[in-house]
Amino acid sequence: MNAFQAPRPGILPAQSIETLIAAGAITSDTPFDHDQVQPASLDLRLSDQAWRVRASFLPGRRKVEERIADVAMHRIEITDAGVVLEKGCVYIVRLQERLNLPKGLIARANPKSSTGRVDVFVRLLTDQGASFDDVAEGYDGPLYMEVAPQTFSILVRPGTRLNQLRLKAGDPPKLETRSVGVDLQGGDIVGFRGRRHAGVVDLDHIDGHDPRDFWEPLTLRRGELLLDPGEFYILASSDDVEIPVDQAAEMTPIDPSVGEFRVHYAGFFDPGFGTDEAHGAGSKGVLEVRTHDTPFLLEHGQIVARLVYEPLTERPVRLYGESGSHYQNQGLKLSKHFRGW
Ligand SMILES: Nc1ccn([C@H]2C[C@H](O)[C@@H](COP(=O)(O)OP(=O)(O)OP(=O)(O)O)O2)c(=O)n1
Repeated sequence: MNAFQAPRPGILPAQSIETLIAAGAITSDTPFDHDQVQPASLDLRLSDQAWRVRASFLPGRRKVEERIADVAMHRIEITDAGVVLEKGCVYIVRLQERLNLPKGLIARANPKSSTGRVDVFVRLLTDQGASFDDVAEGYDGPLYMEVAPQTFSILVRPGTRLNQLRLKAGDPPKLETRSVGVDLQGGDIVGFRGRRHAGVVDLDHIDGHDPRDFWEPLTLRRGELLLDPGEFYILASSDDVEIPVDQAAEMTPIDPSVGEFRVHYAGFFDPGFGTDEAHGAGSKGVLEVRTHDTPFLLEHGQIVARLVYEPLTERPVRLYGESGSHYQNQGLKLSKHFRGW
């Protein structure tokens, strides 16, 4: 495929991603999983090739594997039995998918919501890529991911999905920006703090972990929460979040100059999330929050992030929540790896 024609500038819906796969613009080492194409994104899967590296890097004018040779400490084979990626360490993993992007399309990756909720920092790398997570128009090459677990060590296998790719045609307008405040009055438990020295989170084991082994519940008396530097918190948005069926949104951190705290992971909100049409009315957004240098007193309703809405090129054939989704209708919700509290 040489050039991609879209009805209007925007993020590509599932059916266009399937067209790209059929045309060979997106290929993979192994057949695609039946649920890999999401309403407006493609989940990316780990291959069996990984490296423990000394430090994070951008490839500059070189290929990622050439740079890995400079920083690799150890080559790791990810086996079907699973490999533990340790917290506090940095890894590079080659992904199974590969791109040959036609003209008129760029792509951008971000962590899956489940990855952010277990505090695993991930970023996409491309050969000669000038920045993390962005894929340039016409990119023809492999994809890699930097993985840096922060709070918990994780168990992964070939095929584990930690991030997702959105494809974008043209230069779509930003339709709207909404502030997202934090809910500190929602119920007896207003949030969770990650336990230090907890066990390993098996990222392929849905509902497979007792949340009490990994999280401390937060109960508050005055609608205030003191964030401890270096600790990781899961909180919920004060308002419901609703994404129209022909739009998607990205959650971005607010300007750090208004506070020391920040939402830690750029999150992607699918078309239909929180809508009546997809049986999701009343869904909250989940916020992963940290403060870095100083303790910070967070108040109920305080703005911690913004949601930036963008159009899709057309309505997707399926909406978030119509099948196999874990976070439609959510309130305060840990990642899908944990059973209910
Ligand atoms: N900070 C964030 C980011 C996302 N979401 C919600 C909106 C998304 O539409 C939904 C699912 O996001 P992902 O597809 O990234 O999540 P997963 O792939 O991990 O979950 P699922 O298995 O449900 O697709 O989670 C959220 O509540 N808070």
